[in-house]
Amino acid sequence: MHLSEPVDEHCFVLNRPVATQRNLFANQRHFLLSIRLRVMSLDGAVDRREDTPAGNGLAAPILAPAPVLAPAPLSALRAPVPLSALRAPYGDRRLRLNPNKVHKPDTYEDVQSEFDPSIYSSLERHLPPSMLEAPRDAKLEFMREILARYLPEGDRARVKRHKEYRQRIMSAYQPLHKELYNMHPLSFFVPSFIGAMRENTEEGFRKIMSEPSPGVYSFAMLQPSFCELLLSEVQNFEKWVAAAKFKTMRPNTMNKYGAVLDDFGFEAMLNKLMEEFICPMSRVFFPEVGGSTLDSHHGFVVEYGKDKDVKLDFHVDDSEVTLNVCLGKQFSGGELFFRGVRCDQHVNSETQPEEILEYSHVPGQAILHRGRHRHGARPTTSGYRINLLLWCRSSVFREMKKYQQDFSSWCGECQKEKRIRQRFPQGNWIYELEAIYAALNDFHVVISVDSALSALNASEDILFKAFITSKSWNVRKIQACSVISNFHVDDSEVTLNVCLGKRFSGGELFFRGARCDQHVNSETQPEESRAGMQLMGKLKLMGHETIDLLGCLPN
Ligand SMILES: O=C(O)CCC(=O)C(=O)O
Ligand SMILES: [Fe+2]
Repeated sequence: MHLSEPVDEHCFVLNRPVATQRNLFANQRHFLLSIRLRVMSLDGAVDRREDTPAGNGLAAPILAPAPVLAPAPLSALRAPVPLSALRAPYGDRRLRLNPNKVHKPDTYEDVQSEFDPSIYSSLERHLPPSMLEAPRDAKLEFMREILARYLPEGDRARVKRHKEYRQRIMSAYQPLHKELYNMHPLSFFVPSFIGAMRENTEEGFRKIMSEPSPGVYSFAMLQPSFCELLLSEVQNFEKWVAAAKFKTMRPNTMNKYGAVLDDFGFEAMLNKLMEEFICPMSRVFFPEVGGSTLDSHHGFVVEYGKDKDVKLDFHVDDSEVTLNVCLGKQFSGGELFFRGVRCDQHVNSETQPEEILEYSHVPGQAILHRGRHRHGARPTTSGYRINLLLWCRSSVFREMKKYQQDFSSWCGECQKEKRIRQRFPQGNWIYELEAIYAALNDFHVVISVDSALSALNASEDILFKAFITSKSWNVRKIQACSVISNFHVDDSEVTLNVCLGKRFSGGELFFRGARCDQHVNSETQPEESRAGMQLMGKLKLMGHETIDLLGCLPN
């Protein structure tokens, strides 16, 4: 392992091209969950309506403010109630938050729909009591109407197309190694991995793992014979694709070479892999990103080498937890590089030195990391490298994430911000500055938190200068004035200087006119002499395109 410079590139979000079958199912669970959450606020709203005698008598609920910011779900609730609903004989049209556990739902296996039939059976338990015993068709129509409101037309068509695409492959492709399509742990995995799984404790997992950087786990996983068989199956599939002139989908938005294993029969096996082998580990190591509620996956292989992809740019995965196992063959280069975990908002924030990791792939060896752990792959400089990727997702985590803003349990940048907030609780000058910056929206100010902290420790004075600059310059600097600041110019185009207290006397600023580098020591004209008082909370914005000479008198 060697350390290298932090990556300055833009960090991409790596996506699979379309919803997969399994993902379709997860999406549907996701709908159910979001519907549950919406029903929660709906129930709340209606409770309140009962408190208010002046109800409007319509079935459409009055909306209570959501407990958390959730604009999308609320607007979905505001969707007009379909006319047929108002006409329906069942007066109470509200889904129930808690399922009726004693009710035995109908089966919907024969129903042709973009939704999995089990969704209808599961949703039936949430129907209003007056509907539970209604004819199946009435319940079906009611549930269809509800579900349709949550699945945009475009998504529906896309999911349907993808289902058909898979069916076309599966009806024509003849697998070479049928034994790979069902889970056989003893022939797939190395004994140490099986032992750790049997033990199923954190201690047991750690015995077979190394953690070269926080949140990146590496361990021996696949038997060489399994890797070989899988490689030959993939090759067989690619041969069939070429012979049949079948146009296959890319594994994701960035890899052009490789294949989606879920599309040619591996879905059930990979799902077992996720549920029985990845989830036990992610429950222990990644609980804060849905590691214990993984419920869908995207499984594929990526291929690098001559005439294939060479490298993979800096990105985050569309997954909560990613398993990446090298299958072979022989190659040099292709190292993974990691640069810290980030939430959506901070995906392009700076890397801290301790977040840098370079990892060299070894066939059979797995890497397990959070999907939001920023990473990329260096060029494969000779030979061919093929890796198995399993992006594991949690629909519960994704839904919950919509209602949160602070991800300091896993985002490195949120953690950093939280540390600062704890350090400066109330009346925090950083907040004040942030408010001011927000007002000055022509400017972009980034405070280097560490230097601010050391400045605060180092000085009894609480006079800070924030150096601000336009967006493109991106200068990060904040300084503390010492007891006396000599006559000087700032290393900034525009300086914002806010007095934050505490009690003091003196400390006036003095100004002596703006100067370019060449004339910095030239004489001051009388009209250029200005003095400024330091008043707490007073904001001064000095200079505009020019620089004011300024200094600070002794206290
Ligand atoms: O090439 C690799 O090992 C990395 C692949 C990867 O990061 C991905 O497909 O998400
Ligand atoms: Fe990735």
